Amino acid sequence: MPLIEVTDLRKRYGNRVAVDGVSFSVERGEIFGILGTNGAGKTTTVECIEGLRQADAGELSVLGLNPATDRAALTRRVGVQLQESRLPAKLRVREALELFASFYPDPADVDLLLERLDLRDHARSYFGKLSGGQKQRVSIALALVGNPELAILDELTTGLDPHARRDTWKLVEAVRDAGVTVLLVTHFMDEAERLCDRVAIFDAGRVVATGTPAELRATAGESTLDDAFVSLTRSAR
Ligand SMILES: Nc1ncnc2c1ncn2[C@@H]1O[C@H](COP(=O)(O)OP(=O)(O)OP(=O)(O)O)[C@@H](O)[C@H]1O
Repeated sequence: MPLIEVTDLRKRYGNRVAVDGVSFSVERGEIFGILGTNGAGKTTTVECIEGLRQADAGELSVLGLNPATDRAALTRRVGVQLQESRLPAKLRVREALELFASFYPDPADVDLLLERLDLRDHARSYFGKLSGGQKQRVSIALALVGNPELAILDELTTGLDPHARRDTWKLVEAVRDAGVTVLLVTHFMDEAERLCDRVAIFDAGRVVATGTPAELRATAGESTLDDAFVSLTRSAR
């Protein structure tokens, strides 16, 4: 059984159709990428998967649970990368990690996580005083602190320099290799090509293509995922 199964998901905001019959599934142990044009419905879909939003119609199964009704059970097994602004400025990095660790039955080792995300020297720093890249790394650490079965990472490497991006990719691969399934929302084609086992491309509330990066390049007859993305989303308009 897939770890995430989305079937004909639909969501409107007033008259605006945000998600218009989206279906895809994510297998256990893969890094699955969600790519898409701006306003394509990616965030809305992911928020339904997280149980933060109610869909208007469609079926959703995440770890065998229904996010709309089993959110509490799901929250203990899913790690979500928060947007940086959602953490208080006066919280220190280690305090934030320890606080989040306390919410989970079997949390990760906070020191190990600080080490792996190169945050050890900032453990006592206030979150509000960190650079954009450091805040980003804290948000990734918080997504992993509960030892989740599924990690949902949104804009994983936005604001990171090229060294930090590569380190983060290696970390995500190590997380996947340890058995965690990763759902990754990204606008970066190089990131998707390097990291994702499979991706779904969203455009205007629909999934226009699903497959491995190589399959999508072949389907579009393009040599790069960037060109394949442009071609697949243009032809869907
Ligand atoms: N709370 C809301 N109220 C009204 N409309 C919304 C709301 N959230 C999103 N929308 C609209 O729904 C559509 C899909 O938005 P969504 O944020 O899911 O797209 P996205 O693919 O994540 O976009 P982006 O890549 O630009 O972040 C857009 O047209 C957006 O303007």
